[in-house]
Amino acid sequence: MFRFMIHNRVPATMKYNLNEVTAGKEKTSTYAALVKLLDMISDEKKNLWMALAAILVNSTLLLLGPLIVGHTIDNYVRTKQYHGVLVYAGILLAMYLLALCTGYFQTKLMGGVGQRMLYKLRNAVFNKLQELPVSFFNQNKAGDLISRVNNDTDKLNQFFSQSLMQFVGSIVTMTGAGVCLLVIHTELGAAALVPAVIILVFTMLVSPWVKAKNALNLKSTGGMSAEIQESLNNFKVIIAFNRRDYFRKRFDEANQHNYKTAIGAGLANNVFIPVYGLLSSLAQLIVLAFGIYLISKGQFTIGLLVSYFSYTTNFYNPLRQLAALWSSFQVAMAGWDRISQILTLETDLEQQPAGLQSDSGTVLEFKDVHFAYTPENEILHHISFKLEKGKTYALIGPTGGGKTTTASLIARLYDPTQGTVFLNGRDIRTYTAEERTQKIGFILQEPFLFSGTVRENIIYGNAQYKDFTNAELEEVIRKAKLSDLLSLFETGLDTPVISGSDSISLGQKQLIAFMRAVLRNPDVLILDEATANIDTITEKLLSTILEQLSKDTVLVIIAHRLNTIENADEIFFVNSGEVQRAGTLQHAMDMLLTDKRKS
Ligand SMILES: Nc1ncnc2c1ncn2[C@@H]1O[C@H](COP(=O)(O)OP(=O)(O)OP(=O)(O)O)[C@@H](O)[C@H]1O
Repeated sequence: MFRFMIHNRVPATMKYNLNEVTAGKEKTSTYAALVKLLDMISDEKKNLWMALAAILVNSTLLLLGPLIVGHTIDNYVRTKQYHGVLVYAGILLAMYLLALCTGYFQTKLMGGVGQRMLYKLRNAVFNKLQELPVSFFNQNKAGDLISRVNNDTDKLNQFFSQSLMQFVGSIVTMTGAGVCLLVIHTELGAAALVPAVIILVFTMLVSPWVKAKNALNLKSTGGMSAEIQESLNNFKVIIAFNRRDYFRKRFDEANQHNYKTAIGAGLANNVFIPVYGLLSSLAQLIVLAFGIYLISKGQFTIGLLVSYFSYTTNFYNPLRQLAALWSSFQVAMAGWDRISQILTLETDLEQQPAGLQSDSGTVLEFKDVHFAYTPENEILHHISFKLEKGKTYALIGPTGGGKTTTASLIARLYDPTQGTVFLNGRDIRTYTAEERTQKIGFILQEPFLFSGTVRENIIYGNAQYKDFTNAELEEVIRKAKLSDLLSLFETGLDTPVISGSDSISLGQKQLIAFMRAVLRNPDVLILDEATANIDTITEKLLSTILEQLSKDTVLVIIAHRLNTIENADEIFFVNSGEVQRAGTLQHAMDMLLTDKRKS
């Protein structure tokens, strides 16, 4: 009997492929991206304001310079009052020294802001990765993700620590110089600013192309990193099959693609500099010609023209600098797009506030469950079964039949596309991740261990023992009847483990994963081929330990070797997306044989 409560179905085959997301999704506007980014550094407001104040002082000092020079020429140089010239030269020197100090101050401040932002961004991306479900990692390559965490975040740091304030400073200086140009002589100012309008239009037209070129380059850097990661992970297979050439070729292709996209991005990033240079020279020519004409008409002084020339330089030099900064901004924005793709993803395995309930009284139940990794290929159809307290179940069946998939649904590594999995009568989706992992132990075919010691790997997932001394932990292990397993490790709890290496055998890794899972005293313990790499004597030891497990624990054993499931209370035959009761071991063997003959 099922009572309907609130049924929030989330799409089980959510799109997590970051490279596909990019293709389908509209690009974020630069403004929207910038607002989101500034939001990330909102707690740096004080530093940003101080840096901005320093920039304003700096730009004001730079803008006062030409006025003072013009004033000195017209009032002291032309009248040969050299005392006045010296005084103003001293004032100018003091101003430029002050500008140097404010410049240094803001660089230091922004360097700190950039590094803190990098730190926060990397944390945010990494934390997000921790929240995402297994499907996300199925659909993305680790190398590409590493590149996003390391490389793309650094592009943003470079922009923030090196370019942002130069960017603001350039805009402030430019605006001030532009105002001075127009105030001193409106027509001459307007003429001097015509090339700037052309630059603006050019920049607006070309920027999306520059950003796209940079995005392509970052993507191919991610692809190259994925390639390196894949061959490093599989180096033994590569050497064993002598496929070095194959991987060398694949890497060479990825490297070449990266080289080409880097050239494309470099060209795109440099397109602004010559155009800005040309147009700023044009502006100077206009000022010179028009200015001399005005002097000849008696409407302008030489001193004013010198000041005017300086202001034109003060307007166009920062503009030229902006060309380079604008490219670095486009790189940062392309990096930010790739980072925010991760940050905006949501897990489809969230805890549901309420769900269906079952009063079948079983520990675990599948009720008409369907599952598909991809929408076009359903792996499990109409699966219903119940697992009762204290019993041992075996899942057998041909390779690719769906055993691991069924076990993954029991542990809620995925949600069914249809139907419901119940744990102790409650929709499994209503448990928190902590509650669920406490109740369900899963020993994978290739267990995950991280670098450290046996002790550290056992405590991982058993945090209640983290402050125990070795002697206390050994006592806990003894009570759980696991001492015989621990004694198989030469230096016991202190035996070193190196993740991804062969410092200990696969069988030993499975033993550690086994101790880790059993110590949690789970309601359901799944062993996916967990004894495949263990010798027969240790396997006997394991089965004795399994017999001594808490009377309430449900054991789900996935095995190819039928002798490992002799003592199962019930055997399920999993094939072609169906889970059938196989009855006796003999019947299960017959089903396997018939299936083999058919195929
Ligand atoms: N992450 C995945 N993405 C897409 N398809 C998958 C994924 N994992 C498994 N499959 C597919 O699901 C089907 C069932 O695989 P599953 O691993 O559950 O079989 P199995 O019975 O455990 O096989 P084995 O005995 O070889 O471990 C297979 O066709 C497999 O290709």
